[in-house]
Order: sequence, then structure tokens, then C-alpha cells
Amino acid sequence: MKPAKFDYVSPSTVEAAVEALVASNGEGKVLAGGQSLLPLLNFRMARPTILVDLNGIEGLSYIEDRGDRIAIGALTRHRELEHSPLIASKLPVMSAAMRHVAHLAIRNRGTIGGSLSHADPAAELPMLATFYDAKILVQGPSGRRTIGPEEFFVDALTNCLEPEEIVVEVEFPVLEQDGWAFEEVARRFGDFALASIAVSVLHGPSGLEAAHVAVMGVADTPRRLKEAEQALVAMELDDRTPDRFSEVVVSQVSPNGDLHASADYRRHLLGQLAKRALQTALATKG
Ligand SMILES: Cc1cc2nc3c(=O)[nH]c(=O)nc-3n(C[C@H](O)[C@H](O)[C@H](O)COP(=O)(O)OP(=O)(O)OC[C@H]3O[C@@H](n4cnc5c(N)ncnc54)[C@H](O)[C@@H]3O)c2cc1C
Repeated sequence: MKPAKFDYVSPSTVEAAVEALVASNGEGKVLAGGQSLLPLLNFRMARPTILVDLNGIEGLSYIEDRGDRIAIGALTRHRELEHSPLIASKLPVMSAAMRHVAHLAIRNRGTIGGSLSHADPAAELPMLATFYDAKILVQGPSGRRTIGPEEFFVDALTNCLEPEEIVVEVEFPVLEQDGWAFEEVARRFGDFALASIAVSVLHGPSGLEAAHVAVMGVADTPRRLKEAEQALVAMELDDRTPDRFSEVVVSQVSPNGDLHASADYRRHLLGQLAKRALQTALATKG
């Protein structure tokens, strides 16, 4: 199918883009990489009266080292994240996850702002924002505000943005960690995940001092599993720790079944991935 008729503007500033969205009375849509929006337009599942193209705005594509945080401009493409040495050294879990995002052609165009805004529950960047507890900076008619992932991801394919608001930057804290892993299973490499988990650990003098755990594909939004993190830190480290961790992770989720996998299969898969991820995270200490 072809999209319904729409107008098109290509502003050169974020302020002008916001003005165009305000003028559209909630009927406008932002265009970034177009990898999720254009299929929706073609199937007429979205019928905006105007597309506000962000690609003509300079200064929205960057990866910036801010010491204990890495700031990423909203128009930064997936492929730039995948190949960035800075991301590899400061945000290694993101670096490992990016090659699982779709296929090369899509990674060449898709953007971090578009991926977060699209809010697919099985997409890597929303999960990474949740894992790292990123700060999502958005700009609207009354200025800028910062939103955390738990507030931003409301439901499957639903974010908390007002219709006139645009994501301009995402800031990721650099985690203190000495072991990490990212595990994912999809029906075919590059498809959306059936289930996935990210784990990082920091060893202390006796056992673990801190842990981060996030999952996707097993709920309507990506989820940080804080109870599993606390349980992991409290565990004695021995051969059975990965099994015990896996049980805690599985007890924290209630996935739905769908066309791609039953709820039971997703839960089982996540348990296996949790075990494998923790084994890797503990083994990569160094
Ligand atoms: C076949 C296929 C397979 C895919 N597989 C995966 C996968 O495995 N993992 C994965 O993570 N993704 C996958 N994707 C999605 C891909 O990563 C997209 O690039 C991404 O979801 C959307 O980014 P985009 O820049 O293309 O956004 P667009 O398509 O341009 O926009 C998506 C939505 O976000 C809004 N938007 C865009 N930018 C902003 C902004 N800065 N502020 C506010 N709203 C904004 C748009 O209005 C639209 O509603 C796949 C896509 C396809 C077509």
C-alpha cells in the first residue's frame, strides 16, 4: 500500500521542528531514520497530516564522553553506536547488543531517538536505556525536560511524550563493573528478540558488591529487575549461583505468548539466557 497524503517539512532547528508539531495540533509525526515509521505509513496504521523530518537539523548526531556519562544525540545511527570505540570501552553491553539490532541496511538508517520513541518491547536500545537507567532529554514548546526509562516506556509501542515533544539526547551513566554479558535469542539473527537479558556485576572483597539486570521480550516494556539484582548481590558465589540467579529472574517475569513463541517458551528461554549471562559475567572478571 501507499501512505495516505501528508505534508512534509524539513526544519533546520529543534525549535522549528517543535513549532511545526505544535502547528499540526497533534496530527504531525517526527521522521528520523524512517525504519519503523514508513512501514506504519505504508500500512496506513499511522496517518499524520505532516511529517517533520529531523534529518536536516545539525548537531543531533554525536557520541560524547562526559567522564562518568556518555551522551548520545537523538539522530545518532545504530551503526555508529555499533562501531564506536568509545561505546565499546565505556558502554560494552551496548556495544555487544547493537549487532543484534535488525539488519545492516536498517542499522545504517535507524536512530537512537527513533528506536526509543517507537518503544518496541523487544528492541535493544529501549532495553539498554532501562539497563543503564539512562536520562532521556526531550524538548517541547515549554523547554526541555529529562525523563527516566521507567516513566518513558509506558506500554508496548507507547511512550510518555506529548505530541509536540522531541527526544534530543540520551545520557548513559558509565557503570562500575568488572564483568558483564548480553544474551539474546531471536527466530533469525537480526529479528526482534524472543527474549534477552543484560547483566553486569562488580566484585567486592567477599562476593558481589553491585549488579545490574535488565530483560526484554518478556513484558510490554523492557524491565530492570531490581529484586534479581539484590538477590544476586546477596548470593554466595559457587557453582550453583547461575542456576539460583536464573530461578530468581524467571520468578520476576510473566511473559505473554504470541505468534512467535508461547509464554512458557519465553520464560524457559529467559531462564537459560540468565544462567548463561551470569556465567559469562562472572568469568569475564578482570
Ligand atoms: C525489518 C525490521 C527489523 C527490525 N529489527 C529490529 C531489531 O531487531 N531490534 C531493534 O531494536 N529494532 C529493530 N527494527 C527497528 C529499527 O531499529 C528502527 O530503526 C527503530 O525502531 C526506529 O528508528 P528510526 O530512527 O528509524 O525511527 P522512525 O521510523 O523515523 O520513527 C519511529 C517513531 O519514533 C518517532 N520518532 C523518531 N525520532 C524521534 C525523536 N527524536 N523524538 C520523538 N519521536 C521520534 C517517529 O515519529 C515514529 O513514531 C527493525 C525494523 C525493521 C524494518
